[in-house]
Amino acid sequence: MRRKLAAGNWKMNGLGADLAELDRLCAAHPAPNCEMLICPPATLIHRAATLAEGTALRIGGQDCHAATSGAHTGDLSAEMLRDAGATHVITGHSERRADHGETDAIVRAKTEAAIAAGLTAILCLGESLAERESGRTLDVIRAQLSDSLPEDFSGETLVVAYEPVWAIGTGKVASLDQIAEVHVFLRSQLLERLGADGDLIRLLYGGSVKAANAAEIFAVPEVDGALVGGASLTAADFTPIVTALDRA
Ligand SMILES: O=C[C@H](O)COP(=O)(O)O
Repeated sequence: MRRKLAAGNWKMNGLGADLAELDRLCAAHPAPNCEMLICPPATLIHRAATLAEGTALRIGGQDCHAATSGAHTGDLSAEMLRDAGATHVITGHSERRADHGETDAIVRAKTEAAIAAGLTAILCLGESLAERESGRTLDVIRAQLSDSLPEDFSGETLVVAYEPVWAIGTGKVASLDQIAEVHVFLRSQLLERLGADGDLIRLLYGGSVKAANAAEIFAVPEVDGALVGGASLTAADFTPIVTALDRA
């Protein structure tokens, strides 16, 4: 049985005062059925993790370096994130692939580093609008998955998030059929690679998820939760999404 996951990605948003949102979130969900995660900017991870101690909320990073330490100015290792209190880290988000030229090989190395450090990696993939419009969605997903998956992983150490690039922060949500097609395809690819254990990997949808569409997305086959950007910034917006997942 896969435990559902409501993950929020604050991206480059959030100052110390915004940690009050996490207090509100913890108060609203003292014992959710699903796993509840917020990935704040790195500057807030330690304070967020301290605040979340003893609650159901988990704290994650938004990226990590592939190396454990060294001369990489401005970067953070997976071990550092764990030391700061993170339990998860996002790897391969399309904004990092676009803004920082992260290739599948880099994403794979980062994902391996995350798992080696004891974090659960949330590996993101998804097609661009041009790729979808030219009918290449499943080919792109197949290639991203096989090229960015680490050598060893399990349902404990890896989550896969499908985020069509054209649906991120745009208000355009993939249709339920489009979400179903890719999630069912991802599941089949994981089963092919891992045998029955492929059924243990959680699959998230991400891209303009909000309170108004969460329940219908969570009813789609193989959707085990969501990776939420904008609607995770306040407890008022994220709470109904967590509630919808608890009810799914
Ligand atoms: O990591 C989250 C995704 O990029 C989705 O962002 P969004 O919910 O603001 O579209």
